[in-house]
Amino acid sequence: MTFDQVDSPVPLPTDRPARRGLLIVITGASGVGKGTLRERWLAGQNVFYSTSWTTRGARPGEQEGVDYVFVSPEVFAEKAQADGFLEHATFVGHHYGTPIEPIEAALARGQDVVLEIEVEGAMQVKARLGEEAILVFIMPPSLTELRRRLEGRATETPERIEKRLLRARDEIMHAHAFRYVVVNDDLSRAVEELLAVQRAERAAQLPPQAWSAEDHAAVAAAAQVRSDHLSPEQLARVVES
Ligand SMILES: Nc1nc2c(ncn2[C@@H]2O[C@H](COP(=O)(O)OP(=O)(O)O)[C@@H](O)[C@H]2O)c(=O)[nH]1
Ligand SMILES: Nc1ncnc2c1ncn2[C@@H]1O[C@H](COP(=O)(O)OP(=O)(O)O)[C@@H](O)[C@H]1O
Repeated sequence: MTFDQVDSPVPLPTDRPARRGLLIVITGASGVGKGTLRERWLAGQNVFYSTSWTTRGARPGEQEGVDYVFVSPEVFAEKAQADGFLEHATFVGHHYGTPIEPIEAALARGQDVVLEIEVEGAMQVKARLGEEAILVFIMPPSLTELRRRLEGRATETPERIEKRLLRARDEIMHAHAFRYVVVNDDLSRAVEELLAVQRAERAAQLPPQAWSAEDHAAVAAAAQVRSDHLSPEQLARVVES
């Protein structure tokens, strides 16, 4: 049997990325270690870290346009009214919001996106994007340890620390609304768990028969930090400790 010479197959569109990026939302009490974890977790990765807008003042060492875009309440309100945020919320007297355009552009080019936002904003993202939003709650080993970290970081007045600890107590009880819960006690282990969650969620975009051995290992490790592994009693123990 001879085969007619076929024209070269139609080239695949090269501008379409192989996959849509993951949208990973990291949430956790103020001072729990989100920033510290994120820096280690994303080191060396080409992940789009969303820079939020906020009306709070910059802390010493924070860079405009890197840590936050620092704006006035009026400018913030204009952006919100123009539906320019994927989500926005008020946290201890200041406004915080995630600009939507950079997120969509990064996802469309296949880049994973990480948001670091509080619980209300995470719930808005979940409501707006459904299962596409991968929500990860970072838990402190105890509120005592959380207080120690907040005091140790020395970025807040004692009054603001108390307000943030009160808010933390309430936020921790929402942990079951998240897909994953990572306890940030041992920093290296928590980073490994975040890497496993990211790899497992990327593997989930493919059929299991396409998974590598590392993918299978990541899926098994990520299953261990799913929020349905956490009992209400375990949550209460963190809040009361
Ligand atoms: N909803 C929402 N929360 C944000 C955003 N950016 C930061 N946050 C959260 O606002 C809270 C206060 O942030 P910040 O003032 O930097 O305090 P920190 O968490 O103690 O470093 C934290 O829980 C942040 O995760 C945002 O764009 N949207
Ligand atoms: N696993 C950990 N063990 C002990 N201290 C930690 C750990 N992770 C973070 N920290 C410390 O806790 C403080 C708050 O961390 P940070 O990343 O600023 O928290 P967040 O971004 O959640 O507000 C910092 O001083 C940081 O060095």
